[in-house]
Formats: sequence, structure tokens, C-alpha cells
Amino acid sequence: MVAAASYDDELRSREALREAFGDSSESESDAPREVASPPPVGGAGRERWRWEAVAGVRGLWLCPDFLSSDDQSRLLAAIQREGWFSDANNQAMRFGDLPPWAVELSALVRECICIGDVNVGIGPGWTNEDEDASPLPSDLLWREPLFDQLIANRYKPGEGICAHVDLMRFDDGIAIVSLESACVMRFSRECAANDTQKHGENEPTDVPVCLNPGSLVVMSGDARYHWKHEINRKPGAQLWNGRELDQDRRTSVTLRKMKASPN
Ligand SMILES: O=C(O)CCC(=O)C(=O)O
Ligand SMILES: [Fe+2]
Repeated sequence: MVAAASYDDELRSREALREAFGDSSESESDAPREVASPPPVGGAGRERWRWEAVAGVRGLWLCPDFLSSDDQSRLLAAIQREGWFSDANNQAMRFGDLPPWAVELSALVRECICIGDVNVGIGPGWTNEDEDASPLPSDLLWREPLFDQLIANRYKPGEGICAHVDLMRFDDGIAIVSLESACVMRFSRECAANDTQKHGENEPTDVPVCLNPGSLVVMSGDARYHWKHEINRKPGAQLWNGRELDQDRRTSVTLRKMKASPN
């Protein structure tokens, strides 16, 4: 009954796409989309996608309003339907073929990088050379697939993740979408004993970034390889603009690409 199973899968996939991201993904036709048709995913409004280069951490970019609140709800519902999380399980990983909603999310990340406004005008250390800067270098942006691995993490209030650099078996170019609750993610420079990188005295070694629900963070190069990231949600640790963030449950989706295995 392979055919019946795959038909069911197909129906389920379409349903998942529709529920996750609206009607746009229903059509699998190759016909070009009408320019005048309404945008299938609102985001903060695609026209308003804006990227901020995080000052001090090369290769770290934040799009604060990647998903509208409706899109966040739909994405969360799609994750919920996977049935991954329970009291005993707060993390799920998928390799290879990602669920349809994650394929759609990956496409949206690429689109956001392509058409979002880029702001490199903040912070020291930016020169004219950076004017063409993009949240992802084009060799990463146009690889296929853009991502083939996902981790969904669910954090209760008080829970976070220790400082780490993502494993080397993952390629460069990592995206994190935040849902439900804001948090401060702290980036700290990795100081390996054999670190030959030259750092200016005034360069920061510790950079907090506020990840609001619906935000998207992209890291590549230095940010991915030479900075650790962590979320400390112990009482008193989630300070932003002098105030402690309210903690609630937080869900995140991290998208990565496996490195080709050496043969
Ligand atoms: O939950 C997050 O925002 C980050 C997760 C993360 O860094 C990881 O899974 O490697
Ligand atoms: Fe990580």
C-alpha cells in the first residue's frame, strides 16, 4: 500500500503547509506567481523586513520582525502537531527531509535575506566595504538545500542552553527562529588556546542580543565559528535595557545544513 501511504503523506503535507503558512503553498504549479497577488505570509509585512548587523559580532544578523503574530501561531501549531514535546522531552531533531512547514520556513528565511532591508550603519567597525553586506554570503544562501537539519527546542521558564559553538558536523550558516517568549541570547568570544585571531582592545567579548518572538537570527563565519552562544534564564539573568524580561515558555527552531561527510 505504498501508493496509498504516499497519497496520505501528500495530503498531510499540503494540509501542514496550508495550516502553517496560509494558502500560498497549495499550488504546486510552476506558473509564476502573479505580482499583484497578496503576499502569502505576512511577516511583519514582507516590505518591512529589516536586518540589523549585530555590532561587534561579524556574521551575526537579526531580523526582529520576521514572522507576524499570525504566522508565529501557525508555525507553533505546526510544531505542536508534530507531537514532539512532552514533560519528558523538550527537544526534537530532524535530518534530511524536513517537515513541509520547515521547508516552507527555510524558503522564507532565504526570501527574507534576499529582499529584507539591510542596516549596517550601527556600531563601530563597519566600513564602506560592508555596504554590500548580506546576512548570509551568497555561496551559503544559494546552496541546495539551504537547510537539511532542524532542532526544535522548548524551554520552560528558567531553562536555557549553556554556552556552546554548534558542532562542526554542521556547515556554516545557521538560522534560529524564536517563538512564544523573548529571551536574551549572549554571544561570547571563543578563546581557544591556539586562537590566532587578532582582536582589538576595544572590541567587545560579550554581546547580548534580544530575541523577541517572531525574530530570526542568522549566523555565519565568525559568529558561527568563533563566538559561543548561550541563553541563561536563571532568575536575574535575563536583563534587557535594565529590566528583567518576563519569562514564559519559549520554543525555537534552529535550521542548519549537515556538512558533506568525508568519504
Ligand atoms: O534555542 C535557541 O534559540 C538556540 C538553540 C541552539 O543554540 C542550539 O540548539 O544549538
Ligand atoms: Fe546553538
